[in-house]
Amino acid sequence: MRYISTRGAAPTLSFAEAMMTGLARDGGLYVPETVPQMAKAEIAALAGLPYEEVAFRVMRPFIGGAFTDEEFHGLIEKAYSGFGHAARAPLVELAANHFLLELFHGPTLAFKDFAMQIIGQMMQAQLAKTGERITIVGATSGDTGSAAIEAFRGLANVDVFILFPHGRVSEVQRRQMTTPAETNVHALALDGDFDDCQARLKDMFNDFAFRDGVRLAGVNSINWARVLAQVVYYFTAAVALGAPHRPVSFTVPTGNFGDIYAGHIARAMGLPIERLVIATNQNDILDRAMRSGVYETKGVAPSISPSMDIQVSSNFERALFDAYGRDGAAVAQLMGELKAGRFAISQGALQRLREEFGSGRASEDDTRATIAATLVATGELLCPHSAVGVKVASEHLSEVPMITLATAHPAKFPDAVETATGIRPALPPRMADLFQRPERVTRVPNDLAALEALVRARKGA
Ligand SMILES: Cc1ncc(COP(=O)(O)O)c(C=O)c1O
Ligand SMILES: N[C@@H](CCOP(=O)(O)O)C(=O)O
Repeated sequence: MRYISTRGAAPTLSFAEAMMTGLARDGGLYVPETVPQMAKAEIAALAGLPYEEVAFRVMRPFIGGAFTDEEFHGLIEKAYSGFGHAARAPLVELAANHFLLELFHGPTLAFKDFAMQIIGQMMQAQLAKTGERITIVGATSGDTGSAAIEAFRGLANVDVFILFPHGRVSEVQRRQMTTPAETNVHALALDGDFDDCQARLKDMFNDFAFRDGVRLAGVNSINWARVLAQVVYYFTAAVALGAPHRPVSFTVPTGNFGDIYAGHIARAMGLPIERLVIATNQNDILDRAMRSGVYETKGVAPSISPSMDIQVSSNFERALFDAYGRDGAAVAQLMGELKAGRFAISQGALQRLREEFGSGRASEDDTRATIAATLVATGELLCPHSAVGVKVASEHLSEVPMITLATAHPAKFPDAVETATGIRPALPPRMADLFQRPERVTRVPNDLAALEALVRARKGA
C-alpha cells in the first residue's frame, strides 16, 4: 500500500512514512493510492465483534508492513483500553430511524480520542524502531489539542506544541490543554483564530529547514493515520443497524472535514452508505460551497460550537482530489487560488461532490433549540456540535436509518448547554478537579518566525 499527495508532486510513501511525515512536501495531503475493498461477506462478519477487532480488520489493509498482526492487535488493545464505555462507540436511538453515535467516551471526551489514542501507540512503536526524537506541532480549535496531549504527554522522545486560538475555546477545553504538568507539553495561545493556527502549522511544514531541523511531525487530520482510525466507527455503527444488508446514512458535524472524509473512505471500501450529510454551524463555508459551487472564506464568527469555527477546511482538499478524478495539478491550482480567498469548483467535480454529500447549517438559535428539544424528547444531553448534527440530520431523514455523530461530551461546553437547558453538565469524577489545577500557557503572536523560534528554543534545538 502506497500513499500519494493530493497535489501530485511529492514522493509516494509507505503507511509508516506517511504517518511520520504529516504534510506532503508539495503542501498536499497524503491519501492511499487505491482504497482497499471489503467484500459484503467480510462486512457482514463484523457483526457482534468487539470494537478492537473491527478496528483491526478495517485498518489492517491500509498499514502494509508497518506492524505485524500481533503488534497491531496489541497497539489497538492498548489504544482503546482507557475508554469509559465497553462498546467504545455506543449507538443510542433518538427517534424512529434516527440514531446518535456517541463518540465521547474516550479520555478527553471527544471523538478525537478514537484516532489520537491509536496513532499515539503507532507513533511510539515506530519511534522505538527508529530511535528518532520528534517534535509534534498541532493546531486545534479545542479538541484535537487535548487529545494529542493526552496521547503523548510524558514521552521522552516527543515534544508536543499545541496552538489554540486565544479566547476562542471553552474553558474546559483550555484547561485540558494548559493543566498537564509534563514538561514535554507546551500549550500556546495564539492571537488569531483556528484558521491562523492551522495556516502557521502548514507554514512550518513548508519551511523545510525548520521541518527537518526539529523533525516535525503532525497529529492533525493532515496525518492520514488520523483519518484512517476514524473510518472504523462508520463500520461498527452501520453493521449494528443491519449493513451490509441494508444501507444507512450519516450526518457529521463538520469543520476540518476529516471526520466526514473518513465516512467517504468507509463508503469507498464498500460500506453501503446512502447519504453523507455535512452539518456546519454558522461558519458554513462547506454548506455554501455545496450549494453555490464557490468555496469562499468570509472570516470566522465565534460560535457556541467553537471546535467547528473553521473556514479553511483542510480535508476538503482530499474530497476535491477525488472529485477532480485525482488530478493533483488541478487541486494545486485551486489551493493556490484559495490564498486569495476563493475558488470555483468545476461543474463535473461539483456534481460528483453533490452525488456523495448532502449539506446543511444550523444557526446559533437552531443549536440551542435542538439541545433543549432533544433533552425533552429523549433525555439525551447534546454538546453544541452534536446538536448542529442533529438539527441538520432532522432535515435529511428518510426510510434509511440516519446516524448522527455525537462528537463531544456536553460537559466540555457547560455554558452553552446550561443556557439551552438550565442544566450544567458535570465533568466525569476523574476530571472533577480540572478547575483547581494550575495552568501553564504561553501567549504567542500569529507570526511564523516567532513561533519557530519558540519551538526551537523550548526544544534546545
Ligand atoms: C466536537 C467536534 N465536533 C466536530 C468537529 C468537526 O470535525 P472535523 O474537523 O473532522 O470536520 C470537531 C473538530 O474538528 C470537534 O472537535
Ligand atoms: N476541531 C478540531 C480542529 C482540528 O481538526 P483536525 O481533525 O485536523 O485535528 C479541533 O478540535 O482541534
